[in-house]
Amino acid sequence: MQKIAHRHFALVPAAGGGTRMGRETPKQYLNLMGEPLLRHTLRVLCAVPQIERVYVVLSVGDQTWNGFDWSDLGDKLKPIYVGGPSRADSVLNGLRAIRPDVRDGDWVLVHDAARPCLAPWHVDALIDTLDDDEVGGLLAVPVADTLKRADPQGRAVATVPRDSLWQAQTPQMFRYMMLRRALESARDVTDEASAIEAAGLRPRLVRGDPTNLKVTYPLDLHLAEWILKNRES
Ligand SMILES: Nc1ccn([C@@H]2O[C@H](COP(=O)(O)OP(=O)(O)OP(=O)(O)O)[C@@H](O)[C@H]2O)c(=O)n1
Ligand SMILES: C[C@](O)(CO)[C@H](O)COP(=O)(O)O
Repeated sequence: MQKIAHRHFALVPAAGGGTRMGRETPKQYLNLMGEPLLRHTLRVLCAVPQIERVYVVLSVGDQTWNGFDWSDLGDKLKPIYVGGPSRADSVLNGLRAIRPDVRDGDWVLVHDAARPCLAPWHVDALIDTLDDDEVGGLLAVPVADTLKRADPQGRAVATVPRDSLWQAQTPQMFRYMMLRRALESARDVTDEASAIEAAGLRPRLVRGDPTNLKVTYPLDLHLAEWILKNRES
């Protein structure tokens, strides 16, 4: 029997307000080594040969995107102005918007705009591991520290076993329709894998590394710069 080739698409939620950064400019547009943080993220995704198109989910009223020239990233890049109030809303709105281009079984790699240190080898590991997987999965890193549960006074009440705990990263790679249905049923989630889990499936954890950090707080921007400057390509 002939195997159906499933294509790969990237969907990049970039419609957040960046409140924890405490800056007026949303973090996707903050300066990182002379260019908007988002450009680092998109450059890597656009250069992955298997990825056919990179959709960037922007806020409905985004007026910043058009102020930059993105043409050097090639014609895979497509902004869509459908961001929602939460990350999950932005992703789901994005999935709905790209429907005309994408088939049910195609892979969608959802990647935070705010993870600018994504490296080509992270994406390769994810795609290579998951391409024949029934469910899909995500990059993640095993928890390295001892974990404490706190009481409201900030005192440790218990040590939580960390043996099987992982920190979720992105990209998270799932088939288009499976992901869309899962998000439509479980809207209050912080990542795609949670929605898939809520649907009773078990996403594969693909080991990444901590350099694929999410820029959340001001210090993270400095860490991201250090990582990019010191990375051997
Ligand atoms: N309504 C939202 C919220 C978040 N995101 C995106 O989801 C990613 C991860 O979210 P997070 O780090 O929480 O970003 P912000 O929501 O911007 O930050 P904060 O929670 O501090 O406001 C980011 O690329 C962000 O732009 C989005 O597209 N739409
Ligand atoms: C999806 C995510 O990057 C996994 O770590 C993360 O959950 C998104 O950030 P948020 O702060 O939870 O919105």
